[in-house]
Amino acid sequence: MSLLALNSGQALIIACAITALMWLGSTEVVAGTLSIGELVMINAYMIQLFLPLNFLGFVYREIRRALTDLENMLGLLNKKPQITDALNAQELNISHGEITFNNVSFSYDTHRPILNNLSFSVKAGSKVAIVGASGAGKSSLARLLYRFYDVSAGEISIDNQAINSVTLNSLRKAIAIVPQDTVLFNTTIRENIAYGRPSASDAEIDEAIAMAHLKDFIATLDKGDKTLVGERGLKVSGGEKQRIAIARAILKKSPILIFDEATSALDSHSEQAILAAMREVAQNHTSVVIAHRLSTITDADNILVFSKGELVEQGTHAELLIHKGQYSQMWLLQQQED
Ligand SMILES: Nc1ncnc2c1ncn2[C@@H]1O[C@H](COP(=O)(O)OP(=O)(O)OP(=O)(O)O)[C@@H](O)[C@H]1O
Repeated sequence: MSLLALNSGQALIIACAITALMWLGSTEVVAGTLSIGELVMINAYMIQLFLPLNFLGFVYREIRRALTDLENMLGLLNKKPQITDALNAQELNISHGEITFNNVSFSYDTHRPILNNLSFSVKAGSKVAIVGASGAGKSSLARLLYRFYDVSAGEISIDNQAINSVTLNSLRKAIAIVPQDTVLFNTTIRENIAYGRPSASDAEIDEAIAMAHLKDFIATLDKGDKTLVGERGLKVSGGEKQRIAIARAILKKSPILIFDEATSALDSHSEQAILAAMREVAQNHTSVVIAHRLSTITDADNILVFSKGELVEQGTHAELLIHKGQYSQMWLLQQQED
């Protein structure tokens, strides 16, 4: 048996054996067959042997833990993604950036439909807002567009190319998302932003930082943009995290932008500044803005109102107010709250 294979139970057995030996040794001293010096020597040898053995127990535990982590990691790496490229998938060729949903239905599990027979299009270069009650299926739309999931029926296309017939890589390159829950890596603010486009130059990263109104915040930090954000960004506030995500999306320079509640954690002042930046970035881009606060999307070219997975109204802010449907009710409620 290798010494490395010792566990804490075996170490205890060895400790008991040493104690028993010491007891035997002391009886030998009493009997006069062993000198006190020899007993002390045996004791010193035992301690020298026992201390490293004790350490081996710690090493053994660490090795076992590392092996378990390794096993989990390899298991994850071996997992086959359900969403993959079609056999003859082509690169997505973006000419204008027009998005079309054609009779799209979707459910995460078969018992509960999330989106029902949706048809609409987002014109190239326009800003479309998606609004509706919580759970209406707004974020699910963005997930479908990015192909985190495939539709259950119907088709989504960009510039007349069905998204499930193009490569995932080219599709995801064409879309930048500012998600509801931004995932930050436990590294610096700058590296987290650069993740949007690792090949970006320093000047481009600085420009994205300025556009996302992160400069003032970064100036307050001792290490500036080299400050570590902590595991999943726990050392930055929700609003700061959103601005990092916006900078990341700006840097990606994709023709299609999706903002999923991108300013929900910001105070009104920062929100106005970011909205102005978003408007600037969105120029000449197709942008889809998912929002709860209707005051942030009144300038949208088209507003899609969702309810229980269905598109119930669409139009500009002014048109929807005249229509006096769900949108105008939500608008009145939010105005009263404000
Ligand atoms: N991964 C998932 N697995 C199963 N059900 C899900 C999953 N993600 C979302 N759902 C369900 O799908 C429905 C629509 O969720 P979605 O996130 O699209 O709503 P939403 O309109 O964006 O809501 P909110 O405004 O609160 O973000 C919800 O009822 C939700 O519980």
